[in-house]
Amino acid sequence: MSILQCLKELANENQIRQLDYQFARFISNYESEPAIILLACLTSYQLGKGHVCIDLQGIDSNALFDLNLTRSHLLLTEISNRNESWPSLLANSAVVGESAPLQFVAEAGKLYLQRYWAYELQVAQQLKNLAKQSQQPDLSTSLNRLFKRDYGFLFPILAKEREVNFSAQSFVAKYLDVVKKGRISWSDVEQVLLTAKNAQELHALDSLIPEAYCLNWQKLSVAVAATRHFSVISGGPGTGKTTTVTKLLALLIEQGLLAQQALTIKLVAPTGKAAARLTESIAGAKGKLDLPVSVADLIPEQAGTIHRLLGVIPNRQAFRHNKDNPLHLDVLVVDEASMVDLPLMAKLLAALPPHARLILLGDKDQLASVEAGSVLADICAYATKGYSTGQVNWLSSITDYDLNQYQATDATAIYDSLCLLRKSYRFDAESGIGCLAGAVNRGDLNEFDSVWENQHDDINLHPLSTETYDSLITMAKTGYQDYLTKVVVSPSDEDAKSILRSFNDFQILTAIREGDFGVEGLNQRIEKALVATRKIRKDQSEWYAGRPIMITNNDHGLGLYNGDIGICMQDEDRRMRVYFEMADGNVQSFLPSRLPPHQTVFAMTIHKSQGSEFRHTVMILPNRFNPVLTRELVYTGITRAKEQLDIFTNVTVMKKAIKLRTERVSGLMALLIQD
Ligand SMILES: Nc1ncnc2c1ncn2[C@@H]1O[C@H](COP(=O)(O)OP(=O)(O)OP(=O)(O)O)[C@@H](O)[C@H]1O
Repeated sequence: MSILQCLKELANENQIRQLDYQFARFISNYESEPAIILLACLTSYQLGKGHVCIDLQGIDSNALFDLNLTRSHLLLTEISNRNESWPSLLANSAVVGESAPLQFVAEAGKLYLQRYWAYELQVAQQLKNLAKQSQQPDLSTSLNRLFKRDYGFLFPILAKEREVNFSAQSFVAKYLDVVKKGRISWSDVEQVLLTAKNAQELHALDSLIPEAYCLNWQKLSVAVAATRHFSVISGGPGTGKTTTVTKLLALLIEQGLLAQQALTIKLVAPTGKAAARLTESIAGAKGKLDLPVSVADLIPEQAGTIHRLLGVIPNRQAFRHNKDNPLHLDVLVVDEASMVDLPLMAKLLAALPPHARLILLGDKDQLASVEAGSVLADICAYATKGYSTGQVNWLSSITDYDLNQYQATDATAIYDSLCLLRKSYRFDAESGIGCLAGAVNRGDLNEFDSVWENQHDDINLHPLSTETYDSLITMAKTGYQDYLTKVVVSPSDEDAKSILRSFNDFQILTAIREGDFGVEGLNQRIEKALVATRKIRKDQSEWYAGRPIMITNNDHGLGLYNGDIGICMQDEDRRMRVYFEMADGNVQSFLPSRLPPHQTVFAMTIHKSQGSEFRHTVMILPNRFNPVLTRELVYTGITRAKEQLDIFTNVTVMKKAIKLRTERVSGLMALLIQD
């Protein structure tokens, strides 16, 4: 059998995608060497799994295409010269080389599709160039004003916390970011904290705990991002990414006003849902901060999707804005950057005008993008490495912080552009969700066990069995009750928003699609249970009042994007329509027949939940191990929960997942620090 026949057989058995086989077939028109045809197919197959390229050294001959040993070896028998190394086979190939129309590039031991190689090179080049553009102005006055101690905010928290088990040290460590504990007179601090009758009296802490004993990573992030043309602010849930970027924008606007320069600032996210959440959270952060009205008014609140910003051209991969037609903006903030894949990042960077600043926000530990690449994680590989001596000296001079231990001798401009927010303001030390997320993120199974031993109120672990399946369905019925009781005929925009927000209160997440514990099985069971208890009224039609659906394909014309959630309700003419909150915060409804591909969403996959948060999250992991189960998946699922988390799982399976990290093959990390 020829190599192509073997690959066709694999495609027919669904071991590889038809696309992978067709690509190999296409390459065979230009290259007859079976080894190269096999590598072509493998590159396409790995791209489908999110890898930007294949690592030639890392090819496992015992498990090509994840096949078993026998079948994998059988494939290799089709390659006559298999004793030659992959690189030497590639060296003489007619389809390998850097310039188009050649299909592949072999570089640094990796094999790329030419297009992906070009994307990676361009992203690395542009990020390095942007990172190198920096100034070091004296920002100390502005920073001190933006980050002055807010005793008015602190006093009510103190009044509550000092009622039970109060520890002055933990309190100031948390709220005043104290890092040099040894130098503080704790008896005096305790005296102030225990006896203060109002916020004013807390000012005694100014001299007892000077700034030099503290380290506020949010302040440091603003300093870094305000002075560079590229920066990343990464942090877990509730670490203050939105709060920090709002202060950063205030500072940039203030500087712009001083220079009589009006800044055009754009806020974007990869999905409509994430953009809507950014719109909401920026407005919330602005409301909480004490900013001059002249500055606050200039901070935009409307976020949009990256696709809309770039300008989609129907039926084309290219966007309206590109290198030759750059975007009209001075500052671009991209939220949920972990969801941005390599091709989209390349197109966004290409369309950025040369003078613009780019600020990426996101959680580097979350699942990588659905499509190829792990751009944010690759950049953030350097986030804990430290800063250059110049950067440390300058940051210390404007913040008073002692940053000597954060000095890295090999630091490049990329290191100096990264900021990691390390403290969650949403979850305190007693919160189970925060502790569990931390244990999973560190892959520490002992810590994972002790989180459960500590019996936190906000997390519950349920075994996965037929009996617990029923309690899961009951939990869903109760969880979805609230929004269902609000469903009305002809909802006003406010009604629709309130119903959509109530729907966001509770969500079932699962790791897989098929089977009883997959999205499809769960959706059917929950729908049935809601019909049986008359929470929904459903006839033969799949459309009923209260049906929640999720869009699964972008429709730029309608402004609906993969991941957007809508609720079906009757309009004034008793026709079913599906109501959505759009990226700009407005409500729009559509006839079901007009919608792009969608599915019922009483349960959704953890992948689809990225960019969303729910008050009460229920996460289900399957009974048997499955390759989709990784640390990033479990961490992403856990961190969707804001207040309550129930996990249905087999603990052995969950622990195995926590030990498995997603490693996407790419060359970006190395390119970012190359001169
Ligand atoms: N320095 C701080 N001191 C006290 N509270 C803070 C601080 N920074 C942020 N918060 C509060 O913590 C909460 C989370 O902040 P924010 O929304 O900025 O975080 P985030 O990282 O953007 O969250 P998400 O995980 O939702 O993306 C908000 O209620 C915010 O007001």
